[in-house]
Amino acid sequence: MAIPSFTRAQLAAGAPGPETALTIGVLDGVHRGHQWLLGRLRDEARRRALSPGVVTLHPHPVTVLRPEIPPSYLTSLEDRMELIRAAGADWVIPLTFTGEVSEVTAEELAAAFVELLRMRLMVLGPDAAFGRGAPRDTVERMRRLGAELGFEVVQVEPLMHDHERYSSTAVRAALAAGDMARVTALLGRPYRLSGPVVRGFERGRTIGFPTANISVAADRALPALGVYATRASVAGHRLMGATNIGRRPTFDAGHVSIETHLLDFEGDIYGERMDLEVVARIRGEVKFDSADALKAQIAEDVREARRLLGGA
Ligand SMILES: Cc1cc2nc3c(=O)[nH]c(=O)nc-3n(C[C@H](O)[C@H](O)[C@H](O)COP(=O)(O)O)c2cc1C
Ligand SMILES: Nc1ncnc2c1ncn2[C@@H]1O[C@H](COP(=O)(O)OP(=O)(O)OP(=O)(O)O)[C@@H](O)[C@H]1O
Repeated sequence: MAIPSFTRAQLAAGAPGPETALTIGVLDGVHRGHQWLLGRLRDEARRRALSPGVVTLHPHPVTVLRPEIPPSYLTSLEDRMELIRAAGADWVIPLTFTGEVSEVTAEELAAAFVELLRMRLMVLGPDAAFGRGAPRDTVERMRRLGAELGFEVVQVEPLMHDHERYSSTAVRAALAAGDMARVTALLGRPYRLSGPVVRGFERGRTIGFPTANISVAADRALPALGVYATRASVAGHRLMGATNIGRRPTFDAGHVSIETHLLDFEGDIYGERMDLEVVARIRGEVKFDSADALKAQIAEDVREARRLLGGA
């Protein structure tokens, strides 16, 4: 299968100019394992006076090859690209992954990197596998092709956490368990959710705890439903929050919303972008018998959030 013309166009448009060192992968979450790989990429590139960069696949190949699996990203593509740069890449090219692209072999892709990106070094992770069928022997195949086309291959050893490899899968499992300390340890930063502040049903105000609801892309992975201590950045403020990620079973048990009572804050922030860091889980969501019982519990949640966030 020849490389689709839109793929060639994306590579050509993103080519940095100088000779390059690169890695290819999804790198969803840009967790500490990815950060380690990208740090090595930067160091190996510098040693050879090459420009370090990443070709990152989007959407996730799994969602294209198995459409019955709903996408669940740890980072938006925009955040992923920013984090990849922060971890050591000078350039990032998002490569649109389609059924057609899935048919392109690893050799064809690498040859296109040599031709269009002037690749001289490919840095690969411990289980790197890409191209048609993601073959297990991808690294050996790249070494063979590299000898022919004139690029080196460096494979990095895995970065481990408690006898387990750092992985996007491990982050997703910790999120699903609401284990935010583990999520933070695996990512090397707190889990972030961002979006514009949108109007809810405005019941919060009537029970004495107004909430800022954010609208988050439907393909983002969410922590287990429940109540969390959070830090919010919005309209130039950095605030503590008590956030409910849930369906409000006390009232309507509707769609999942992400609503935050901001501590020590009053003001109109509708339409502003809010960034939330989900720091620690407080409890699961409960169906209360009355609005008063819910109100008393939220007051308790706010005290607990303040304590967990170190705010007294
Ligand atoms: C810290 C916090 C904890 C909450 N816990 C629950 C809960 O356990 N059960 C529930 O039904 N709703 C819970 N809620 C959601 C409230 O029901 C919600 O804020 C209220 O319905 C207002 O929503 P609205 O502004 O969309 O009308 C919680 C909200 C906050 C801020
Ligand atoms: N702990 C790690 N140490 C070093 N490199 C890693 C680590 N985890 C992933 N990589 C490398 O990062 C590249 C991108 O991998 P990928 O995005 O599939 O990450 P992953 O976290 O292993 O994902 P998943 O859990 O979904 O398999 C691959 O080359 C992979 O080998």
